[in-house]
Amino acid sequence: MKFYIGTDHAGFAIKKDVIALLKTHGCKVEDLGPATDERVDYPDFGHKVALAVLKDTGSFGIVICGTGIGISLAANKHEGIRAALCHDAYTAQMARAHNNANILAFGQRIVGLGVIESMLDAFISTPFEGGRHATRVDKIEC
Ligand SMILES: O=C[C@H](O)[C@H](O)[C@H](O)COP(=O)(O)O
Repeated sequence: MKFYIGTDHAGFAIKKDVIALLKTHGCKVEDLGPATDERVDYPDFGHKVALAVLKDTGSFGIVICGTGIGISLAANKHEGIRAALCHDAYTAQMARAHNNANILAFGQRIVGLGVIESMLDAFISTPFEGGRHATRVDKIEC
């Protein structure tokens, strides 16, 4: 799997650990910034990741800010992006199984590395179930 990752300053510190975890799963990772923990605006990086995922068919994204809220809101402005704000392994699993999420979002100020690891495991290993869920996912776009 290929992942694009972006954060704001409030998601920056955990990014290196997330990249390392993704690599242990054999995933390719492209870091879309920022390069330092200097204060930045989360929409800039939510949009960057969304555009990269849309351009690279079959790829996925990870977006992290303080809560995961703002950066996922920005990513979800793009048609074809389903950024799921997750808080645990179950929400990450369902985000893939039922919602066919192509971006995983979370908050560095909300979840610790253990929970993040379990969310990544779930997100990576869970396929979209399709069927009735595909009908509903299709209805998300308006
Ligand atoms: O949804 C927004 C995010 O949680 C941001 O990371 C947060 O608003 C940043 O706040 P501050 O500029 O106070 O670090």
